[in-house]
Amino acid sequence: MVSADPLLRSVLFVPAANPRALARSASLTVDALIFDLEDSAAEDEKDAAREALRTHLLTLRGAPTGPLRAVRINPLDTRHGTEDLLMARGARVDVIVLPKVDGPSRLHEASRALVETDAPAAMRLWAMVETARGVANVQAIADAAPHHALGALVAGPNDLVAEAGLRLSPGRPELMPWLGPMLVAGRAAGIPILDGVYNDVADREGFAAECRQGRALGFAGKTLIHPAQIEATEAAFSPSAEEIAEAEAIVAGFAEPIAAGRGVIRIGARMVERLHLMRAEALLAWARTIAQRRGDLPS
Ligand SMILES: CC(C)(COP(=O)(O)OP(=O)(O)OC[C@H]1O[C@@H](n2cnc3c(N)ncnc32)[C@H](O)[C@@H]1OP(=O)(O)O)[C@@H](O)C(=O)NCCC(=O)NCCSC(=O)C[C@H](O)C(=O)O
Ligand SMILES: [Mg+2]
Repeated sequence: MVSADPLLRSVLFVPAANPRALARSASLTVDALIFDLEDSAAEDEKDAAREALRTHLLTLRGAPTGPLRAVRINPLDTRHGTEDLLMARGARVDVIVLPKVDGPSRLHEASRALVETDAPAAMRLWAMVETARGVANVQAIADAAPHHALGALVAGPNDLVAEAGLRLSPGRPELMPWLGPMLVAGRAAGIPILDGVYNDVADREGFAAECRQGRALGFAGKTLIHPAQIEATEAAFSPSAEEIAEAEAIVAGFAEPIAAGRGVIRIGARMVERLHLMRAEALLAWARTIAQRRGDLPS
């Protein structure tokens, strides 16, 4: 049976400087939480946000299940970066998210700091690609394999739009040249790529359309800024009943005695190759993981 990658459909940024959001995050059903110490905390709030997050993470410690826990730290060349990293490492979070990664040296630097502090080898780094230089170097970033392996690339459209001077129109075509290199580099390196945030929390339709577009482009999931965005994200980044039925038909087609040893078969009017079989098996494994998460199937 094909095994599925961990679910990263819905990945919510939680501003650590906001005590209510921090408290609220503990009751949310979401695939991953990124506790943010970077852009959502003003300079004067950063020390207090780090301490509040330290306390919050300690209360969560030992909880056997729940969302993946990540902390977005400040850049390591700022006054706060190393303190943030040490706090996240001490709280044994699953992932440290590095903002504004503009080349592989940023990953090596963070990985070295984790090794020096004996961080668990399972701790992962995620790299935010949100600068022009980061986009230009994204294949080298994705291929960098430091001790604490790169677990995902995360798009940062707000910084990209600002740096590139883009004026986005519906469907964000202006952003595609910036997202394309990340998608290619992530796939080539076998790393999931997470789509960027959608800033208008009241625009449900526009948000749902961007989620569908993100999935069609090959993102594994989407980063979010508000709990109201979780449901639509999970709907868009989960296989539909139609996709599951189609995958089951492909698996059944190749299981027929007549298909034994054949590379290609016909199902209805369509040619189906073994590469489609592999894709169908992966989709069914993914659907099973989602059903287990919902409690519809035993794990
Ligand atoms: C966008 C917000 C500022 C809106 O805040 P607010 O108006 O207070 O929201 P609501 O009143 O609708 O909130 C309802 C309840 O939900 C809780 N809440 C809201 N947002 C979150 C959250 N992100 N995580 C957890 N809980 C949340 C509220 O506390 C309310 O609950 P209660 O208090 O019990 O009533 C706000 O949503 C927000 O700050 N969002 C996150 C902002 C953030 O983290 N930004 C940084 C990451 S995005 C980024 O940097 C992208 C990237 O780097 C790039 O360049 O693109
Ligand atoms: Mg940013």
